[in-house]
Amino acid sequence: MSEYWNIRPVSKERTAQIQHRIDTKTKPLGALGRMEEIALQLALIQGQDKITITQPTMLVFAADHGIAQQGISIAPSAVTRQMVLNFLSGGAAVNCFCRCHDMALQVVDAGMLEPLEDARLIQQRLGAGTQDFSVRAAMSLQQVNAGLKLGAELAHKLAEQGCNLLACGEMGIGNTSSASALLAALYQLPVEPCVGRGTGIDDRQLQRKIALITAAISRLDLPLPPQTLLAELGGFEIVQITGAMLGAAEAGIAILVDGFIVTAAALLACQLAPACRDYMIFAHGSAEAAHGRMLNALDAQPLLDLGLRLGEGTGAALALPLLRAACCFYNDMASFADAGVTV
Ligand SMILES: O=C(O)c1ccc[n+]([C@@H]2O[C@H](COP(=O)([O-])O)[C@@H](O)[C@H]2O)c1
Ligand SMILES: Cc1cc2nc[nH]c2cc1C
Repeated sequence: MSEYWNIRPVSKERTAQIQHRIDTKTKPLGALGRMEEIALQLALIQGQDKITITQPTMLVFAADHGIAQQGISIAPSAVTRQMVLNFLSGGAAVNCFCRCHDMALQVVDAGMLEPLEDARLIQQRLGAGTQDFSVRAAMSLQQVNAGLKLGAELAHKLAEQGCNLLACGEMGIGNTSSASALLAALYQLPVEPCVGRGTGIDDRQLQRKIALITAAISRLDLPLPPQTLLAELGGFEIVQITGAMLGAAEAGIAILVDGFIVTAAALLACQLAPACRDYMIFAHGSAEAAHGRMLNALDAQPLLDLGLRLGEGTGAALALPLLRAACCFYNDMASFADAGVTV
């Protein structure tokens, strides 16, 4: 299926030239640390003399999860819809950070329990919430393929409109269970270290969450292909985020990856098309326990470590100024020759 995604690996041909430009700026070698890595990655992705962030966009995908009926979150599924209304009226954390950092925000119904009539909401419903994956497949392969396509089409549309940085966020009560299950199943890891407290569940709920994910994984004959893992254990928002990342990479634009759930989608996107990894910048390390394992699997070092565990895309929105600053120094900072500085 990876050949289905038309993703060009980012050419590394100009690496030495770009690194030389960074190294000859008025600073000790390497002194801008991780900012230098971001500039190099953006310069390789964009392939232009000047690097820019244009029309950065946050897509928040919302969906409901059958597993949420099992009491593995602090909140009921009804909160997914309530928070979507909050996003639409501009009152959630991700709205504040996007406004603060001049980032466009769009909300997608990827499959909440009930439809919501609102012209501002992008309607891409794959169903009315997933099935409870502890007892049966969360969705069908047809739903997975439809969701990947819808996510990818949205990313292509944004890129055509001039967006060159896509961030994805999510809202879905129960979706840390899905993300943990995907991590454990993909790498055939013991379940317990892949599971955390999500919205902040207590010890009893955590044990239940571990047992339910263990039951789900014991239904499966691993290893399984990524689409099948998504069908068995995924969520409608996770599937569409995976598709959106693949679409962004096809369009050749940078992807800013948020926390635990979005990183699970990133893992699946890289399984479906490894070249997708070249386009990904990791915004932050989530306080959700197993996020570090996902980041290690992707060989990724996140930019921020703020103890966030909210999702919505908040970490990605917070990291955007660092990307803009990387463009500024790469484009505008004087070289030793320009400034007559001799070291
Ligand atoms: O992105 C993260 O790192 C993250 C970590 C913990 C929780 N969340 C958010 O919390 C919700 C899922 O938590 P839970 O406990 O319901 O599985 C979902 O709406 C996510 O946006 C998000
Ligand atoms: C209130 C609330 C807000 C959220 N935002 C993302 N996930 C969330 C989960 C809850 C419970």
